[in-house]
Amino acid sequence: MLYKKIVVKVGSNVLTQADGLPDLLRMKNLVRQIADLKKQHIAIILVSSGAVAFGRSIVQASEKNDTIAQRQLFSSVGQVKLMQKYSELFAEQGLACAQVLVTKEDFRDRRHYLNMKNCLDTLLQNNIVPIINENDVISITELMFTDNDELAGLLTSMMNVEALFILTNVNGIYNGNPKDPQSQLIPVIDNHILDFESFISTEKSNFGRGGMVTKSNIAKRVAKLGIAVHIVNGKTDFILTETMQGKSHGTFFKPHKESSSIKKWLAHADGFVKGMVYINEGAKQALFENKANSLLLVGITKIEGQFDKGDILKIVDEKGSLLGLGISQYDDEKAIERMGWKNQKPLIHYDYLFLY
Ligand SMILES: Nc1ncnc2c1ncn2[C@@H]1O[C@H](COP(=O)(O)OP(=O)(O)O)[C@@H](O)[C@H]1O
Ligand SMILES: N[C@@H](CCC(=O)OP(=O)(O)O)C(=O)O
Repeated sequence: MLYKKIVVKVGSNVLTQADGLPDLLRMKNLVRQIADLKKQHIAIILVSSGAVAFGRSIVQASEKNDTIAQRQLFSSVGQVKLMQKYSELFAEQGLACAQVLVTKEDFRDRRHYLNMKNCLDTLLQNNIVPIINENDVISITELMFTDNDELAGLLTSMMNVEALFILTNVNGIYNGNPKDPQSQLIPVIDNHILDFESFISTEKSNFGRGGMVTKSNIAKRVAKLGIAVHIVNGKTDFILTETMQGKSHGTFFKPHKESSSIKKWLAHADGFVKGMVYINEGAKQALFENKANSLLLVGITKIEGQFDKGDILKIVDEKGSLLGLGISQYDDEKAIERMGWKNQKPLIHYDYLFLY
């Protein structure tokens, strides 16, 4: 087996048929694959979408309900059905599963984050399959994840797994529209393939939320932290077990050098930024050299926002392009006062810096 500990994310479209009804045979095959891997002592965390799609197959929303209310209605009804099915299917395999519903807020501070990590570790230690979904009922507008691919990326970084499997309804990332017969699958993405994003359109499938754009952004970020990512077709029987056995399927994002757990957390902390620092060209070059450089006050040209020591800052270049995130060693007043000064403690120490 390629890995000992993995996160598997299943998209809504994998679990539903073209007519929108739950695809129970697909779920059965997925659960069977997870059970087979568990028998071989692989730790698995499942991130499953499908609540809204399942809910839609059970109830109809009143015309009075706006989009948010409809999502709340469908997800709250559908989540029960989704979990009922998972629970039955895992029981047939002699396994128990657990429901963990999370919101973006649960990843906000490091203590909260560690509490969630401990809960998932406990489930894994007890041989239970954690099934995670966003708590759609209370996650609204800016509190929402872009989609479950973002949530899966966060959990992947948090749980020290070796790989993330994104199961979707296409074979992987194509160098064009996947429906176009001329398009070809990109089997491997590493440092040398930089422009693959130009192929990705914002098109998504019937029930998908973020499409391939979030999948590839998340995959890139996760691979940068030293974790492998496989985007494969979840509609194909035994795709997970076969890929785990080393068979080549889908698009594989080659992992870079492994990062520390604090950097893994920072990589996904963009929702919790308190301030923004603009850096000059020299500082940008220093950060992106292959050395472990901290961000010094001498290279900073502008600071925005109110923040305390320990808060997360967004680092941008002079044009405002996002470069990374880091934890500040100063509050905003001190940082502004010493901006441009030499021989000071760094604004962001390398150990608390994540560059995109
Ligand atoms: N270059 C590309 N290669 C593959 N799929 C793409 C590409 N560009 C856009 N897509 C779209 O992304 C969709 C998968 O994302 P999404 O609909 O969110 O699925 P899921 O429900 O699995 O999260 C595909 O069905 C396809 O329509
Ligand atoms: N929490 C939602 C998932 C929405 C979502 O991200 O869907 P998808 O793009 O299919 O993974 C649900 O369960 O319906």
